[in-house]
Amino acid sequence: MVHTRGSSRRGTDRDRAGGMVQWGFTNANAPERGYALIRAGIVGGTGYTGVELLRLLAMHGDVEVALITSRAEAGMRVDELFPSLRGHCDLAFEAPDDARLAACDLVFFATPNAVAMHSARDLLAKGVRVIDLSADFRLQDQAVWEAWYGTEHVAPDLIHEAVYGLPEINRSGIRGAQLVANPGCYATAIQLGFLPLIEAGVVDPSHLVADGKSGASGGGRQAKTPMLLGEAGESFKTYAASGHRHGPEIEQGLRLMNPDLPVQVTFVPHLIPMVRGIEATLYAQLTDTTTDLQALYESRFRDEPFVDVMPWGAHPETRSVRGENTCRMALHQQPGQSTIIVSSVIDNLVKGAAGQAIQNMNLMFGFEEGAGLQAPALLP
Ligand SMILES: NC(=O)C1=CN([C@@H]2O[C@H](COP(=O)(O)OP(=O)(O)OC[C@H]3O[C@@H](n4cnc5c(N)ncnc54)[C@H](OP(=O)(O)O)[C@@H]3O)[C@@H](O)[C@H]2O)C=CC1
Ligand SMILES: CC(=O)N[C@@H](CCC(=O)OP(=O)(O)O)C(=O)O
Repeated sequence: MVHTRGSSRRGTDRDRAGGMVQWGFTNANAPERGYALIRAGIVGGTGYTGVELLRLLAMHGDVEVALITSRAEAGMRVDELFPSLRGHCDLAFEAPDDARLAACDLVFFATPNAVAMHSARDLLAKGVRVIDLSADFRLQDQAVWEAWYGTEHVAPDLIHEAVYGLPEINRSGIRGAQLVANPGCYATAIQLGFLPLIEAGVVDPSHLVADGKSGASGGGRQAKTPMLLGEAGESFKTYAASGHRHGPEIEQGLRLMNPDLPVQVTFVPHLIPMVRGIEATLYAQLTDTTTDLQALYESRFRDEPFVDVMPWGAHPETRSVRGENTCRMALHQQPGQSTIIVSSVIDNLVKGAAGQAIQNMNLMFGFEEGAGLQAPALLP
C-alpha cells in the first residue's frame, strides 16, 4: 500500500540475496493528523494521466492511493515501470475489480472513453465518489455523446447526475458532487479563454474561432503510428479539422455560461512536436468596443487560484505551465480591428486532466483547493 505523504520518502527494494529491504525517511516535522487519509483508487494507472495523478498525489498530504489498476501490467510494481515514483509508491498494478474499488472513498477513472460508464453506477451506489477523466459524463445530450463517441451510452441516467468539473464555473456544484465529469484538455483551455467575453456578452457568439495546438501526450501512452517521433517530430499539422469531439463540449460549456447566446465555435486542433502543453489562440468579434477587456479578465479571474491573466499583449508560453495546474492567458488586438485575440495555455496533463481532477477532489472532500497543486512550472 502506498502512503503518499508530502514530506516522506520511503519504499522497499530487493537486496542482492533477493530479500526485501525497506528504505526512505519521514520528515520529523510532518504535521500530526487528527483524521484519516482518504483512500483513492486509480483505474488506468499506466497511462499518462494516471501516472500524473500519482505524481501530484505524492505531494498531497490528505490522500492515500490504495490501489491502481492496469490489465496489461497487473502484478508489476509501479516504481519498476515508473522509477520517478521510487520512494513515493510501493503498490503493484492490479487488474480492475469493482469489489476492490468499492473499498475506496474516491475512484479516478483515467481510462479511455466508454470505460467508466460501466462501473460508475455500482460504485456510486456503494457511496464511492467518482471523478472520470474521460468524456463519459461530459455531454448532457446522450444522442450527441453517442454520435461523437460512436457507441451506446450504458448509464444515460448518470449523465444528469454528473457535475462538469470546471471549478471556475461550477465550484459549488463540484463541492456537493458524487460524480464529476472532468473536462477535456482543449475544452479547458478554450472555455476558460472565452469565459469573460461570453459571460459579459461583448462578442458575437456565433462566430467564435479556436485554434488549438497540443503536444503528443494529449493522445495517450498507447502506441499509435501518427504519434511516433518519425511521424510527429519536426512536423506540424491540423487534425479533425472537419469536427473534433471537443467541439460540442466547448459549445455546451459556453452556452451554460450565458444561456441567452447562440454560441457557435469553429475549433481546429493541431498536433505539434512537443510532449506536454496546449496553446489555444481564440478569436472573437467584439460587439461592444467600450469595455476595458483587460480589466474584465482581471476582475473575473482575480479570485481564481489557477487562472493567471498576464498583462495586455503578453505571449503566454506552454513551458510556463509545464507540470503546473495553471491556465495562463493574455489578450491582444490589432490596430483598427474589432477582433479580440486571446492566447490561453495549459499543461494538458495537469490543468487539462490530472491537476484539474485533484482540484475537483479537493473541493469534493473539503480540502484546500490548491492542496497538492502548488509546485510551480518546470523550466527550461
Ligand atoms: N492525455 C491527455 O492529455 C488527456 C487525456 N484525457 C482523457 O483521460 C483518459 C486517460 O487518458 P490517457 O492517460 O492519456 O490514456 P492512456 O491511453 O495513456 O492510458 C489509458 C489507461 O487506461 C487503461 N485501460 C485501457 N482500457 C481499459 C479498460 N477497458 N478498462 C480498464 N482500464 C483500461 C490502460 O491500462 P491497461 O490497458 O493496462 O488496463 C491505461 O492505464 C482518456 O479518456 C483521455 O481521453 C483527458 C484530458 C487530457
Ligand atoms: C494530441 C491528441 O491526440 N489529443 C487528443 C486530446 C483529447 C483529450 O485528451 O481529450 P478527451 O479526454 O476528450 O479524449 C485528441 O485530440 O483526441
